[in-house]
Amino acid sequence: MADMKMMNSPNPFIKKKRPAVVNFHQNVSDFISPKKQKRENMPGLISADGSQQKPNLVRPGFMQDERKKLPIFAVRPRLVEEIQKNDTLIVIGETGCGKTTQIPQFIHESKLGKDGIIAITQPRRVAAVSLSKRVAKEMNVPIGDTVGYTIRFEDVTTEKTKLKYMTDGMLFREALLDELLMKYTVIILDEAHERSINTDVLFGIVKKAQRLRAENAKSPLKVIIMSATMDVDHFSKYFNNAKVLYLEGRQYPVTVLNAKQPQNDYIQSCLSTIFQIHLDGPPGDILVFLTGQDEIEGVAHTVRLAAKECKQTLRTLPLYSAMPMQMMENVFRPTPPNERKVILSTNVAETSLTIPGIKYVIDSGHVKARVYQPNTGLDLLKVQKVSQEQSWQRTGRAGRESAGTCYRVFTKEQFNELPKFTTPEILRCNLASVMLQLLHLGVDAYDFDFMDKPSQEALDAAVSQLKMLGAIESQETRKLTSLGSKMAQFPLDPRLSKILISSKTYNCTEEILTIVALLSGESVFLNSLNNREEATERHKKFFSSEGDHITLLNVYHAFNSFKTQKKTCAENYLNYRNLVFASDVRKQLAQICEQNKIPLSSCGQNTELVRKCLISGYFMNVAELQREKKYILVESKQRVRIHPSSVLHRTLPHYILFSEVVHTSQAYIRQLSIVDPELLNEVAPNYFRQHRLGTKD
Ligand SMILES: Nc1ncnc2c1ncn2[C@@H]1O[C@H](COP(=O)(O)OP(=O)(O)OP(=O)(O)O)[C@@H](O)[C@H]1O
Repeated sequence: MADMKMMNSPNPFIKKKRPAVVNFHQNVSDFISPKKQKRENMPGLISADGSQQKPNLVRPGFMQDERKKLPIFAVRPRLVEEIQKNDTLIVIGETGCGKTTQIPQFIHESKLGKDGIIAITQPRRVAAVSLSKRVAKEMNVPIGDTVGYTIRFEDVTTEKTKLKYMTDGMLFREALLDELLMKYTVIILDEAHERSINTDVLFGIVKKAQRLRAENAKSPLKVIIMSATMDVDHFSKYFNNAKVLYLEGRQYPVTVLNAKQPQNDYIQSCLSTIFQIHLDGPPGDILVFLTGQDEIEGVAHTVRLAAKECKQTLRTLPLYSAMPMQMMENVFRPTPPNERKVILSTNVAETSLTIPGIKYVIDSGHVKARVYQPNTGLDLLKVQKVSQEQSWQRTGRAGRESAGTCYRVFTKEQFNELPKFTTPEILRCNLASVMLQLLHLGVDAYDFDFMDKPSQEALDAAVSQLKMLGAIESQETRKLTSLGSKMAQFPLDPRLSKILISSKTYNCTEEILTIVALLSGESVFLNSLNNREEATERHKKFFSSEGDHITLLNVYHAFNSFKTQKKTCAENYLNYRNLVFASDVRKQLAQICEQNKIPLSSCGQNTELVRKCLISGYFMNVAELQREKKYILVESKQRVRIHPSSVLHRTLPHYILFSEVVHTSQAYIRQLSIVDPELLNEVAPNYFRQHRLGTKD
């Protein structure tokens, strides 16, 4: 039975309830396997063995019975009472205890938020969508009716919607239109520990809205901050010493197993653990946490090859944020009887999600995180070790429908050495985008009430970037120009919105829409280690000597001409999913262009205009660049050379670096930056070796 305590907890997490941690060897034969057990009947709608009823055949009351089994249900009256009494509440409770699905329903059922909408924010789209669908099922209403969701480029809500699951980015954008967020009576900031830039900014926005609305005394706003692993004292202090509710208890236990010795290669360790479970473990699906799309595709390839040798089918499903939503939903499908699925995921599945059937979690202990380099102005994606809270969140993806096991491919000692909390994104990323949005809201980031204030250096760098893009009048006044106000309309990096707006002048909006949409996702080229040569050969027909952007255009045009898109993409080593994602994004961006009176004109074959537009989109003022002497321009990963833009070529003695070139072939334009060549060896030593690029022309 769950027990609820109210306290200003000195402990950041709910330690008392952590499962015992057992050591395991990484060698295949040397596991301490979880106790053999018969697969339990899954309480959810869909079980991993597919043997249960389909959602539309659920017997009446089934979901309500399931709800009542959740630990949180036992403390419902007390929770409702506390929500009623307190305008701000911090709720910390075990993963899977029912915070995200139940608390909004409790509020709705008790008519606490009846005069408006209850918003529940999530750091990621996939969570917002899957949670809203789950809650709609529990309430037995169609999605979009009483329960809906809003994510970037997709709004599934109606006037009837009372429970709205949304990404924090979307609530932030709504605040741009109404800083008091009047349509909401309750705002639940879920997974607050994630501390994404948007979440941190929302903390300040919501806190201010609450204060202003309290002054009116007419329409108070309730704010609930939730997580399983947050630094409660820090949060409580920021939210004016808000009361902390401490929920104990989880529905099913999770056994945590650590590697006995440090592992040299976490990918190898994950692979051997997958097959150890598959060959010897009781039924149940596996969720593996890896770092990025390339790594996942590589591991998926290896797993598929090795799985051919196994008697029982092992379905391999990748999961990463750049996948189109429909494809992400594949991971939620029940696994056919006598099969097992393994989901290879980035940290997109780390919080919030319940993936039906998951009994085993494998934590590689690594994550790819954005890290800002103040000396270069770059955000780099770096593989690094997770924090303890991330690791506990990963553990919490098991034990949601039945008892589970989490394999950590690192030792207990290594775990203890991990930082307890993740550094908030706001302290490690480029702030230009958030600063632009705040200015649009009439707020100067220098005066903003951040929970953890970014450094002066990082704020100054953002201002200087916005000035360079022409979004603000001067670095001193930081007043938005009309261009800046327009840029803030687009849910894009400011550099990309600038390019889109500039495309009107060059009559190439159709082409730029395609390029920007493709740059908003992950690479459209498939390049796994095993087929690199063949893939490169197939890709040649798309390459343009005019650069990667035109190459991308060629790919997109070809994609649209394919009769059987999925099959032809596979034949050409193109990533079908990423192309579908890009075409969705493109449609949404086209709508925003139309709303902003940017006609959808095309320059046809005149790609020179596209290139000019891209360059002008980055720099208002070439003189700005000329003042700098040591810049490097790298055109693409495929061809390392000075960008052919005549303006830049002639005026600049050196180069400019498109920073993310080191990561993906076409993502560089997202992160255009100017870099001292000497820093390049630090940023991309392998890249240099590979291309024999000197530090000077
Ligand atoms: N899509 C789903 N399919 C099956 N069961 C689900 C689903 N979503 C939720 N559940 C059930 O409801 C429980 C509570 O989920 P919920 O997301 O509310 O927990 P939570 O406390 O918010 O967890 P977390 O801190 O991990 O976000 C899960 O443990 C699981 O048993």
